[in-house]
Amino acid sequence: MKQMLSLYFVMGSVDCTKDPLAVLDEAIEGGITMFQFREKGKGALKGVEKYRLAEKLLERCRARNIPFIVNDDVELAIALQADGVHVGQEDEAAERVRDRIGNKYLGVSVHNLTEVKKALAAHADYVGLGPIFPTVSKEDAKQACGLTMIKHIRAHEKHVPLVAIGGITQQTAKPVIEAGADGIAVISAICRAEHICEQTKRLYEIVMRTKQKG
Ligand SMILES: C=C1C=NC(C(F)(F)F)=NC1=N
Ligand SMILES: [Mg+2]
Repeated sequence: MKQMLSLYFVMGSVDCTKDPLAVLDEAIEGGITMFQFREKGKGALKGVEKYRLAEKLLERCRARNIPFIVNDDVELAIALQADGVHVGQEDEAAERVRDRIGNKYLGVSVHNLTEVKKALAAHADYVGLGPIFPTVSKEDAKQACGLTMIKHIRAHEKHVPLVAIGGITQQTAKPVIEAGADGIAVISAICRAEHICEQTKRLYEIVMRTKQKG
């Protein structure tokens, strides 16, 4: 699980300035280790259109053995036979989701140590901690919690697979891993890059080198 979390690309059509399939292809080329389909916000696709896009993105991931996670929409994840689901504190309770998805991956969004413990009690496979820095990708994001929260949680839960999210860029990836995250989850850092494949490679290199240093 910790390996998979290294470079976790989160994306929906709303985040892309060009064809989401092309964006994903380049990101996969650049070395992402996990993908989350997060179709949310103003202008997000719904129903059949959402399903069709998810199917195509899933195919891309399957072809390259990249785990495909669906954000929020448990029905969609089950219908697609996705590799897992990611839910927030305000989504369906993680215990319920775990019952419905069996041993697929279950990720839970957390903002503090209490929520980490709750997620572990619900048998989550990993937690997404954030926003670490102010984010442009989520309208209702909470206050940024900074590197301190990563250190605090890691000090109390040494082994929990933890990916950090929220405003993480090439400049801040290293300190985030050094603070104790097993990986970084990014939206804009990849979606808004001029050259998506090169930018993804850069992020991958930074994360993997920093993780090796231990
Ligand atoms: C709100 C979120 C928090 N964390 C994550 C991830 F980093 F991928 F685990 N994804 C989300 N959609
Ligand atoms: Mg959610």
